[in-house]
Amino acid sequence: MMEKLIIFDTTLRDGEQSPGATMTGDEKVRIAQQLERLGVDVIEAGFAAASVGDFLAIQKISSIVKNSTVCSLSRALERDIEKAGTAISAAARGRIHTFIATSPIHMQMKLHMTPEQVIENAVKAVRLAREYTDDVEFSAEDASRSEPDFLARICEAAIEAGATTVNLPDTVGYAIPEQFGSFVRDIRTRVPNSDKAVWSVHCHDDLGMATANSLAGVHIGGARQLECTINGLGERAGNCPLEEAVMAISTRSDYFQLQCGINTKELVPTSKLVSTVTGFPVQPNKAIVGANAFAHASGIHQDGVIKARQTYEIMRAEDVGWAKDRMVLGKLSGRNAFKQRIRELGIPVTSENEINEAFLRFKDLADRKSEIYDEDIQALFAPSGSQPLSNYYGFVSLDQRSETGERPYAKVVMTEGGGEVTTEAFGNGPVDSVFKAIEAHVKSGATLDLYAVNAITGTSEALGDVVVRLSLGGRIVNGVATDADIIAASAKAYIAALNKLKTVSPMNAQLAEQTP
Ligand SMILES: CC(=O)SCCNC(=O)CCNC(=O)[C@H](O)C(C)(C)COP(=O)(O)OP(=O)(O)OC[C@H]1O[C@@H](n2cnc3c(N)ncnc32)[C@H](O)[C@@H]1OP(=O)(O)O
Ligand SMILES: CC(C)C(=O)C(=O)O
Ligand SMILES: [Mg+2]
Repeated sequence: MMEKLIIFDTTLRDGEQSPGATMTGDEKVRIAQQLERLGVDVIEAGFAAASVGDFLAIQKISSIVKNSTVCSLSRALERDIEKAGTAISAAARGRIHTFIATSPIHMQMKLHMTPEQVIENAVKAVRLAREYTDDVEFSAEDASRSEPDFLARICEAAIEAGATTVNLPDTVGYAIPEQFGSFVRDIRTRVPNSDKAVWSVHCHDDLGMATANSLAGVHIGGARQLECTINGLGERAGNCPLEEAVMAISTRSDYFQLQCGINTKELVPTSKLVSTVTGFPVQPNKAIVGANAFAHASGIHQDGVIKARQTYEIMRAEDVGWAKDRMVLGKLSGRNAFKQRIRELGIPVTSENEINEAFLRFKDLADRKSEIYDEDIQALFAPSGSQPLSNYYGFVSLDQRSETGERPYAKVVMTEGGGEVTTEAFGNGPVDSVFKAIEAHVKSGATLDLYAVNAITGTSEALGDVVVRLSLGGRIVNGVATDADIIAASAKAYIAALNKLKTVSPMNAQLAEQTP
């Protein structure tokens, strides 16, 4: 029996620290349910003291998720820990993750604390956290730039105070794999009570070494918890991607001699869900979950794969959740193909009845629309509280004209709450004219923060995947749409973002009531 590696997912906390990846409470709940299906051991659901919205999302996730531990981050401060403890109180298994920086740079220049004060705060924080739960994680922020003697002292004190997991983050992605592995091993060896806690690593990707560093922390350092995020989302350049770490551990189990309880077939669906919710496209050559990760384009490779797949494949596409044969969904599709796509998209369905009802809506839509995209399927399952408003605006058709020397013009026909409106405008470019036409009618007042186009396949007939990020009154939303016509995809993505801005979900309504 191989030793277990605990998978701690922080997509909903560190992942959300990625600029522009803010998620609504409902979106966080949906991702948490998918993470539970994926089989992660710990879901870091947020930072309870950061906002009322984050507090409520952690509370809701705690009450829904049963098979994963639900965790909240907190500074080493009484008020943060109280909020974290309250937010996780309903969880079947709840964890408080408290942290304080231990490097000279952070202690002197950010915290303005002496090392002794930092130890004192860490110990107080862990003790207080233990009053709420027996499962307390202590992180020494910026551990990889900390002085080893001091780091060992604070880890020992945290364990003595009741920490059950001790995490050594490479907060700024400064580490080098072999050095980091030895560093983790060295700290563990120096701490006399090290066997009383699980050791953990949390690596950032600033130098592109987050996965390598995490795996070295595990293999050389002896860490038995690995902190990671879906698609490597996270602060700055991101965190160690869960899918890479998990597949390295399982594909090279001969080397690592470890097992993690991840249902790898859920990796692609989870990646797609996170990408759709955040509007961060996955690059085609991304390991495991990129569209090309299992594609063979060159003759010698294709020949090899036809003769024996293992010539060029070290993993099977279907083992990480790619469909063997990808189906195009339309009005002639049956229930099985529909169900498979639901699974691939990571849509949480609870009963056969729910699928049957959605299938009827799907057939109805397919009668009106020649191609059904993943977003259409996802929209069929939008939470009932948000359903009416999430479809408030709809795209009908577009007339866009651009000619050298002329100002681009767009006429957009769209639906609004059931009725149809036609709106038009000139703009500085084709896409700008479309957005201006939509805004000429909607007058949302939103700011366009990001516009990105990603070609899904490699030809000039490629489907364009467009992401539009809008912000309004502190809310940031992403609209994503796909179409063979990138101008139409842009209009649809803009409208999808407007719908999100308009959506008032039950949780967001509660949030609005509680926000002064
Ligand atoms: C490495 C990481 O990923 S750490 C997690 C980072 N994530 C986030 O910061 C997201 C959520 N954060 C927030 O919403 C806000 O920063 C809050 C609510 C936590 C705090 O907001 P504010 O009270 O306005 O403080 P602000 O963010 O400006 O500054 C942070 C303060 O916390 C202090 N602090 C930072 N880390 C810690 C810690 N671990 N323990 C105790 N105090 C800390 C800083 O020294 C600073 O104190 P000061 O105000 O006395 O100078
Ligand atoms: C809060 C800690 C674990 C963190 O995210 C980091 O140090 O990167
Ligand atoms: Mg981090």
